[in-house]
This record gives sequence, structure tokens and C-alpha cells, in this order.
Amino acid sequence: MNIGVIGTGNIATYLLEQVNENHMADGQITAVFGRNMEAGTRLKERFGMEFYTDLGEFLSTPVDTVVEAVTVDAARLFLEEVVGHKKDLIVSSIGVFKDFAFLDELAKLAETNGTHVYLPSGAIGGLDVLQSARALGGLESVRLTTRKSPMSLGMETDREQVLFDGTAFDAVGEFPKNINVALVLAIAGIGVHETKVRIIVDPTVERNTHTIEAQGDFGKMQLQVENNPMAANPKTSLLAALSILSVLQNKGKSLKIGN
Ligand SMILES: NC(=O)C1=CN([C@@H]2O[C@H](COP(=O)(O)OP(=O)(O)OC[C@H]3O[C@@H](n4cnc5c(N)ncnc54)[C@H](O)[C@@H]3O)[C@@H](O)[C@H]2O)C=CC1
Ligand SMILES: O=C([O-])CC(=O)C(=O)O
Repeated sequence: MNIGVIGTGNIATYLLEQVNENHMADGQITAVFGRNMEAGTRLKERFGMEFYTDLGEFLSTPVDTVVEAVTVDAARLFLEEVVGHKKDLIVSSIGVFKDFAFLDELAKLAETNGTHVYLPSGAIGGLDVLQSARALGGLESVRLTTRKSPMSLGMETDREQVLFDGTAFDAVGEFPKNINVALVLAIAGIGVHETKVRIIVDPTVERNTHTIEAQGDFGKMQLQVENNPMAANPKTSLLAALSILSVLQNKGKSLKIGN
């Protein structure tokens, strides 16, 4: 598998380390697209892939799978063209699907082009439970409580404070770099306006902690992940990068685990 990566930041660099240096997936990152020439040249020298600042040129290379690792706003600019070029797509910035119609469009384009769009579970879990729970429409409520350190939220404070309490839709609008998890939860569950989100800044925690509570015909679920932040970008949890690596590892396999 020839893999392309959009982005030259933390997740992009982590994937280059794990795939090209440590051979932790069945394939090679052969091309990276980004806007930062200096970062791209540095990555090229270290990991041996090609670097492109032109998206069309990047997509004309023989990559079969593209990983997006930029930002919610930048993802909106690039994703359609990736699927349009008949590439499989793995999305990190799930917040881009706050516009649900865009996800629908992208999925239809992928179907027409015979490709796949992957939404990794990222920095959370429980998506299997939510999808099973809603199989007959009986999932009633989903709530996410996210607790992060001031550093992870890019702010300074010495007291615990609820920064946001509302819907997944509004959460992504206000915290696009911190709450992609709310969107994947909404997509797997009951939607962006029905999924409730609370974001708390807490100077006593080091880990990015996500607690998911769901209820429905199936019963109840409570799931908490306490994520170690990544050194290169403490806004992002290691589990988020690992989940993309895991999609790459499982992609070609005949055995699928979980729904
Ligand atoms: N799904 C999930 O659970 C999670 C998703 N994320 C998301 O994953 C994405 C990547 O995260 P990191 O690598 O940690 O972020 P990062 O900030 O380290 O890297 C993002 C890179 O995107 C580049 N970029 C921004 N706008 C661009 C544009 N218009 N064109 C080209 N490049 C552009 C920046 O230069 C930067 O290098 C972010 O959107 C982040 O919010 C992060 C954590 C969890
Ligand atoms: O990495 C995390 O813990 C969650 C995060 O930033 C996001 O969902 O955007």
C-alpha cells in the first residue's frame, strides 16, 4: 500500500516514524502534501518520501490511501479532491463533518468511485456500542464530558471551569482543535444536535479525559478514556494517532473485529 499524508504536523510526523521508520503497517508513506516547505523538506530528508505543495500533483502520484492530518478548516478544502481522485481516505479532523451534508456527499462520491472513507475512533472508544445500540433506532441519549489541562486547551488558568455545555455541533464550532471526538460520537450515535457535550478545563489533570455516557433500549454505557497527550502537540492524545495507525494496519485484512 502506498500511503499519502496531508499535513506536516504532529500526527503526520508520528505516522512517518511508525510506518516508514518502524514498519508498523503494511505499506509505505510515499508522498506528503503540505504548505510548509521547510517542514516538508525536513520530513523528506528524514523519511525519504516526496513532498508536494500542489494537491493535484500529490494526488497524481500512485498513492492508494490518503491520511488527512491538518485542521478542520483545511480538511474542508482538500477531502473532496482526494476522493475525486479515487483514493481511499482516512480523516483525522472529523470536526469537518459538522456539516453533515458534506459527509453525505463525500460518502456518495466514494461509492461512485469505488473507494472508502474511514473515520477512525480517534481519541475515544465506544463507537461499536453506539452503532449496535442504534441498529433498530433505540439509542436515546449520548453525552460526552471532556476534561483537559489548561495546556491541552491552549489557555492559562488555575481553577476548574466548565468552558462549554451544549451540542456537539456547537462544541466543534467553538473548539475545533479539541473536540473532534464529539463529532465521531455524533456520527456513530444520534447526530450532531442531539449529542450533548461538556468541556471542562482542569489544572489538576494531565491526561485528556473523555467520559461517554449513553442510554437506550440496549441498557446503559459509561466509558472513560484517560489519554496521554502527545509531546509534540499536547492538544492531541496519543490514542488519536494510534487509531489512525490501527486503521492502516487493519485496512487490507479479511478479518474485521467489532461492527
Ligand atoms: N479524531 C480525533 O479524535 C482527533 C483529531 N485530531 C485532529 O487531527 C488533526 C491533526 O492533529 P495534529 O497533527 O496533532 O495537529 P498539528 O497542529 O500538529 O498539525 C496540523 C498541521 O496542519 C497544517 N495545516 C494547517 N492548515 C493547513 C493548510 N491550509 N494546508 C496545509 N497544511 C495545513 C499545519 O501547518 C500543521 O502542520 C487536527 O485537526 C486535530 O484537531 C486531534 C486529536 C484527536
Ligand atoms: O486528542 C484528544 O483527546 C481529543 C481531541 O483533541 C479532539 O477530539 O480533537
